[in-house]
Amino acid sequence: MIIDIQHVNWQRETGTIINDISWQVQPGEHWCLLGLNGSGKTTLLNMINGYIWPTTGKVAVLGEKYGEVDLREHRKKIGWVSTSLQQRLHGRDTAESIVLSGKFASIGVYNQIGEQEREQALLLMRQLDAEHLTGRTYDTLSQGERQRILIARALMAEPELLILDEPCTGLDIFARDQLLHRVQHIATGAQAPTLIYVTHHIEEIMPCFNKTLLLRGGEVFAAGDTTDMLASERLSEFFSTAVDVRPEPGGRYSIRLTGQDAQSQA
Ligand SMILES: Nc1ncnc2c1ncn2[C@@H]1O[C@H](COP(=O)(O)OP(=O)(O)OP(=O)(O)O)[C@@H](O)[C@H]1O
Repeated sequence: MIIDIQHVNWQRETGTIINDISWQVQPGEHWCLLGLNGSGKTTLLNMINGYIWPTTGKVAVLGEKYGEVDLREHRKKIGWVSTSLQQRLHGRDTAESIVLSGKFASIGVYNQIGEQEREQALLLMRQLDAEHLTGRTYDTLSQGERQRILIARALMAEPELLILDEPCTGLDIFARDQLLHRVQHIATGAQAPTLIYVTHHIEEIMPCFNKTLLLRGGEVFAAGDTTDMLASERLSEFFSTAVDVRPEPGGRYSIRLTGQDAQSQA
């Protein structure tokens, strides 16, 4: 099993942040994690990466039980692309050196970078439409270009699990679409890692995400096949407001508010 979370709780002085979450991810599945602000998505990802520990319950990722595994080694098998990662990078580094640095996480020694790794980095940049960014410093890249570089960086370590945490934040509709098609390409390629895609936006759910977890108030509202999870009736209940979800050509979805909120905004 890729992820096996059993009856996990996370208690803070302010209250219960994660309440009895169980979630299993099997090989061959790609999951979308959907939830509004404050629903517990980041907290759950922090648990999957072993940065926070559940108050009760069990977490196992890629077959390793947390509490029994060396997390620093284990994390090398997990790629995590998030906005907090962006803030930790050096703006003066070139695009290709940032991609290459993804390998350090995996081998830990700078001078083991050789021609093979450089070729691998360039190949990944090509796959992410970012080859032309070679030589450019990170701080001169657009948000869409940065995201593609960060995904290439994560893939450099050949992770078994790749978590994309709201990768389309700040992208215009064209850059967003381009990135989403790259994600679809990664998910359907040979030896693809298992993907977890975190978002608030139904329109971003690509056809590769065959499973969806709906998270609300620190609890699993529902989990299962994406087609079932995105039914209008279920999502209306999830958002506590009437929505109309429609399948669009290309296996994607659109959503429209039809309830009270829509009327009050009119
Ligand atoms: N260390 C902490 N101590 C107390 N409360 C916390 C802590 N970390 C998170 N929370 C609270 O837990 C809830 C869930 O937070 P989390 O960041 O997991 O949500 P999220 O779904 O990722 O939200 P967003 O979409 O806004 O990023 C929030 O109400 C947050 O304020």
